[in-house]
This record gives sequence, structure tokens and C-alpha cells, in this order.
Amino acid sequence: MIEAKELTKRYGAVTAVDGLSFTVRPGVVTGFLGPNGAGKSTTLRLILGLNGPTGGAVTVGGHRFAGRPRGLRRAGALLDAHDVHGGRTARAHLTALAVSNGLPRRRAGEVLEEVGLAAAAHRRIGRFSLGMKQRLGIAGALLGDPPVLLFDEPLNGLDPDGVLWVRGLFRRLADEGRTVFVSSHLMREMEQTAEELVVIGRGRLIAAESLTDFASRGTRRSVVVRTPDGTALVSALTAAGAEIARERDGRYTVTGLEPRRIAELARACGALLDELTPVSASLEEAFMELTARSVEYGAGETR
Ligand SMILES: Nc1ncnc2c1ncn2[C@@H]1O[C@H](COP(=O)(O)OP(=O)(O)OP(=O)(O)O)[C@@H](O)[C@H]1O
Repeated sequence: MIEAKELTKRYGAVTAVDGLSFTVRPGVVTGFLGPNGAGKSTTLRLILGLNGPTGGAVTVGGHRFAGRPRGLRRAGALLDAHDVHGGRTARAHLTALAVSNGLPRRRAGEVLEEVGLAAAAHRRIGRFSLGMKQRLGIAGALLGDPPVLLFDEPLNGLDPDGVLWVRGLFRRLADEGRTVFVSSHLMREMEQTAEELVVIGRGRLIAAESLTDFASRGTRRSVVVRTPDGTALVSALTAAGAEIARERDGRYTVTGLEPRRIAELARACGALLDELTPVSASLEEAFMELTARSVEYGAGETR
């Protein structure tokens, strides 16, 4: 379990993380979403104790992570796939990491196998593609078989097969009861990867809830209506404050009224309803809308 309370990090005049409180539970994949510069990487570094917070605190399994011995047994992380010594072979890199964390050398071979890099074990990392480096970074995170795993933009550079593989791996790690926290700036990447979301904008929390709840928060929820009595219904709904658009197929898209209210107004004006379908905004729309608001808010603040 990861718990952040009022976590804050300032770099001079820049507040990268601003009073962030959230919990990441074990057993599910949690997506950590926010536009570029929202503060995701900074938060992950604070969780791992690589940077100290300016205010607030964050714990991993109830303890501050900084200074915990044999860190890789407690939490594994892929922060920056490029942050590796290009002259080393994959196996040498992982063996060094294992030894410095008091882990058996054989773990290097096991995790290389697990991430599909066994055949490249003796190749120099400098020649690896970004996708291969991502796999190597994931292997490093898995080395200590830890209960908590953090991944910063792990889908970058992976081909479609790689993306499918990573999603399957994250699900399996969560099913094993681990805490899996995965950052991305793209909602579409998280849509099929995460069950829970922590969404931030400008270092502040925007939402911490399930993907399903997040999707239903899109304020642009609308209702599609089909009726043979368009004139009567449109004037009744407009009078009640709805916005109505007529679609090419003759149906109406109504925003600003709940389906139940539309049905009541239809009955009151004697309009027959052939269809009444609530439509949620897509996850991408919900994300764009909520984060756009945070950016506007942030921009307003600095004026
Ligand atoms: N070491 C640092 N010194 C100064 N400013 C920093 C430092 N690290 C991060 N920042 C600033 O903090 C803010 C948050 O950056 P961060 O990298 O955490 O965001 P992010 O959500 O991970 O973005 P991205 O998706 O682009 O990686 C940015 O404005 C960034 O410029």
C-alpha cells in the first residue's frame, strides 16, 4: 500500500507537487495520470525517497521508503529506461543490481527470461531499442520480487505486442496481491491497463477513484432521444433548460437533463418516446475536460 498525505515538493518557485493525498491499494493496477509536467515523475521519486518532500509525507507499506535496506525487495521501479550504463550487457547490469541489493545472482537470468530478453542477455544495452530498454527496466523492477511496483510511462516505445505483454504482466502482478502503480500522460493507454486511477494536474489531485467512476464524471453526459413528436418535445425540453442538437438520423442529443426528467417532460407534453439512451462522455473526454480545468486554474493563479 502506498499512502501520500499532503505531499508537496517545490523546486525554487516551481511547485511540482502540491498537497497531494492519495492511497494506492494492493491487488489492482492503479494508473497515475496527468498531462506533461503535472508532477508524476516527481511524485514517484518522492515515493521512493530519491527526493525528500518539501511538505507532507508518503509511506510504502506504512514506512518511509528512504534509507530502507535492500530496497529492491520492498519496492521495484522503472523510472527512466535510458538511465542505464550502455556499455554493460543486460545480464551484467541486472547481476550488479542483484548483488548490491543482497539478492541471488540467479535472479538476473530469471527476470530476463520473464521479460522476454533471455536471447539478448549478453548484448550491450547501448544497442537496445527503447522497447528493449523498457523491458530491461521492468526486469530490474521485478528483480527483488517486491510487493510494490512503480512504473513511469512504461508503455513508451513498446510495439503493440509489447503493450499487450506489459498489460498482461501488470494484471498478473496485481492478481498476485502486489501494489502496481503505473504513470502515463495518455488516458487511452490507461483505459485498458488500470482499474483504479489517480489523476493529477499541476501537482494537485484531480481524482482518485475507479476508472468506471471517473468515466461517469464526464460532465458532458448526454441522452439520445428518438420521438415522432419532435416539435412538442423539443420545446418542452428547451423550456426546462436543456440543450438539444438534432442528429442527421433524426434523433436528438439532449444535454442538461437526466433521462428520468426527460421522460417526465415527454409524458407531460404527450410526446411518445421511441428511444431514451444515456451516453457517458468517453474516458478521454473526461480526462481532457478535468485536466483542462486544472490547467486553467493553475494559469489563473499565476496571474
Ligand atoms: N529537478 C527539478 N528542478 C526543477 N524543476 C523540476 C525538477 N523536476 C521537475 N521539475 C518541474 O516540476 C514539474 C513537474 O515535473 P514532473 O517531471 O514531475 O512532471 P510529469 O508529470 O512527470 O511530466 P512528464 O509527463 O512530462 O514526465 C515541472 O514543471 C518540472 O519542470
